[in-house]
Amino acid sequence: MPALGLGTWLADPGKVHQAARHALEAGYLHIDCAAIYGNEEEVGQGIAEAIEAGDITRDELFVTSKLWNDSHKPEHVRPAIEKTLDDLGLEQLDLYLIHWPIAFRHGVEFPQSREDYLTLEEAPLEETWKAMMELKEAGLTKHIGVSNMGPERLQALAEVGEMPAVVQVECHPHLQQRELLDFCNEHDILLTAYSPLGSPGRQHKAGDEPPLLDHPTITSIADELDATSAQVLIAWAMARDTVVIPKSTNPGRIEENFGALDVELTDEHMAEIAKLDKGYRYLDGEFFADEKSPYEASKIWV
Ligand SMILES: NC(=O)C1=CN([C@@H]2O[C@H](COP(=O)(O)OP(=O)(O)OC[C@H]3O[C@@H](n4cnc5c(N)ncnc54)[C@H](OP(=O)(O)O)[C@@H]3O)[C@@H](O)[C@H]2O)C=CC1
Ligand SMILES: O=C1CO[C@H](CO)[C@@H](O)[C@@H]1O
Repeated sequence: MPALGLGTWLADPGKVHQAARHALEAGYLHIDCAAIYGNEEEVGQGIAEAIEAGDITRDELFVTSKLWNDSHKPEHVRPAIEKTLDDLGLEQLDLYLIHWPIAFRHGVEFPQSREDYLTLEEAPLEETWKAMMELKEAGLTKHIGVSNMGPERLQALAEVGEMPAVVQVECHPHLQQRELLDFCNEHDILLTAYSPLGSPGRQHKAGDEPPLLDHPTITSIADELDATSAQVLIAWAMARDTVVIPKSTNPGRIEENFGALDVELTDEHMAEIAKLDKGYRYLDGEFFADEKSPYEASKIWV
């Protein structure tokens, strides 16, 4: 799996087509998508044009997508991947993830009331996982994995079949995910780090915290290496052997982020950044764990 990919959340459909096209021209080999991002058709156009132009072949490219929370019932899993494949214009995904360990009634994008949710007893993750394994057997995706889950859930899924190949979670210097990363290393699972730049669009979640991109430890390492803060954050993720998927629709920043592949951090830099861990989430589960939800935010990532 290529260590650096392009994120596409909040990548406006009007911009993401060119962003995907530009990223593949610039050398990216990996795109992170999801049905809920509402832009897979446009990402697919960018991919098709890049292949057509000879910038990349389908075999060189790694495409991930995610099963949304309203399609956890086994009978909804295959139609969901088929819609994603159709939108992306692909015959097979490289990786398909269960997006959250949370289920909604079919057709609900974002719940408005308690009735829009299904509990984990009503839609057990293990049943969804068995349906994901069938997608792999049917050749609709090469690999399967999960997102927003921790060791307890990974282990429970392994017990009904195979261990997820990948777990995608929020991960950056303020949320270093050491326990999960140790578990992944022990079980041969790849960890993909989302919101690696501290999801600047969600800075309002951080109160008075300075943006991660402006943290003095990060900016001083960037100055020393003649790199940018974003490049240091991306290089840090890759130096830990995690996969990293910064989002941008800006051509200059897409290239800047790709330049992180040439940034090498020293052991001293890694030790300095290690001190920034504070278990801080920009995606705190508020989407699905408010007063109307049967889910508790603290139990999402177990
Ligand atoms: N599995 C899950 O539940 C989740 C998965 N994800 C995935 O991870 C990806 C990345 O996470 P995301 O939360 O989007 O946040 P990121 O940490 O990747 O930050 C993206 C933001 O940073 C800006 N940005 C990008 N590059 C730079 C740069 N070099 N300098 C300054 N600003 C920059 C972007 O703006 P601009 O576009 O204008 O450059 C955008 O506003 C998502 O797009 C999605 O694919 C994210 C959240 C949850
Ligand atoms: O990947 C993600 C970003 O978008 C979604 C909401 O629109 C989140 O739920 C999810 O974690």
